Amino acid sequence: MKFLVVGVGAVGSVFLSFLSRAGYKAVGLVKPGRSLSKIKVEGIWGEFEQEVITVEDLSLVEYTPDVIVLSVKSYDTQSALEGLSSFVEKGSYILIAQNGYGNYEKAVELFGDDKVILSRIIFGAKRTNVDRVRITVCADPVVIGSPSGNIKEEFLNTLADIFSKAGIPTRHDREVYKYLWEKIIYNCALNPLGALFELTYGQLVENPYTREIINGIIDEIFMVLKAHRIETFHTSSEEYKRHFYEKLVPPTANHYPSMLEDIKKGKTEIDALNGAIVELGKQANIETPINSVITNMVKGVCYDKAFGGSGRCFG
Ligand SMILES: NC(=O)C1=CN([C@@H]2O[C@H](COP(=O)(O)OP(=O)(O)OC[C@H]3O[C@@H](n4cnc5c(N)ncnc54)[C@H](OP(=O)(O)O)[C@@H]3O)[C@@H](O)[C@H]2O)C=CC1
Ligand SMILES: CC(C)(CO)C(=O)C(=O)O
Repeated sequence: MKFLVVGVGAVGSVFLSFLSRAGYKAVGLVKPGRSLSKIKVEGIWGEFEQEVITVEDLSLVEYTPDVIVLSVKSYDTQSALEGLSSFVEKGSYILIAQNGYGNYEKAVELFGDDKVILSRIIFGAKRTNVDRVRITVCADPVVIGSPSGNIKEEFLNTLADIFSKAGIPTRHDREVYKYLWEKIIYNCALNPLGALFELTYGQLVENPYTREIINGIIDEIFMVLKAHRIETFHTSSEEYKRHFYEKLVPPTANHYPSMLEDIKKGKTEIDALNGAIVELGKQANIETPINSVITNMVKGVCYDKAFGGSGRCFG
């Protein structure tokens, strides 16, 4: 199987380095001037240095990839997808390797649900240098699947097996969207607050005031999901909160959200997280005041940064 990784940042570096080490044809698409010849991997899945191939333009990819791993931030999804249609027309699948709501929808709108594989990634990867990535945590294997059922299960099982044998624990599950939504709720509850307060996930839930905000975020999300008939593995906000506090937060309690680094650069995926909840709420005439305030606070910090501010909420 042949791969193209679009976006060789933290997550993309993991896929490119592990697939290259396993001997698969894999090329990374990077922005101009950002080419790499090797990636140093550190962290919980071992340490190794892997030679990699990157290109700065899609025209330099000399084969049709079977799978294109899309691992850009959500705010770059649309522009990254637009260059991929010639590959998809020749048979490539797109694998959405991102957080948040809307990335899969954008890809399906462009290419159809028989060409887009969805994933839920809940390992943590941090770029410690342009050619170095540290895998910091893994709360569960990667889950991949086709929400529509329009991609052959045999292919998805083979792909999951390739990733697992390459060193990225992965399994196929048709319920992949439920897994992604469970993560979307988790990211909505933690990432913006962790970024605005510069606190870890564990500190946020120990603090009674931020914990109350977290509870309100989750309550609003479940009202919106119910209105849109979007299912998760939990039928109520209260049931999800028990799972969240008991199972999801502890393995990542010392984690700062990737959103913290983003807002210092004046960038954010908030529109694929709490902002998406606000938009879905508006479509269903549901008020989401807490998610709205959180979204505007993050955007306010990014706006400030864009105009010379500190990119920090508290100066
Ligand atoms: N990091 C993590 O631990 C986890 C991340 N995720 C999710 O995975 C996704 C990727 O995150 P992450 O890897 O951390 O993000 P990064 O910012 O580290 O990596 C994205 C990379 O893609 C590059 N890029 C953007 N647009 C293009 C393009 N059109 N062509 C080529 N390269 C491009 C970016 O360049 P530039 O920086 O110059 O814009 C950047 O180097 C996000 O949705 C994130 O939320 C999910 C689970 C864990
Ligand atoms: C905690 C972690 C790394 C797990 O995926 C996460 O959700 C994120 O920062 O995107």
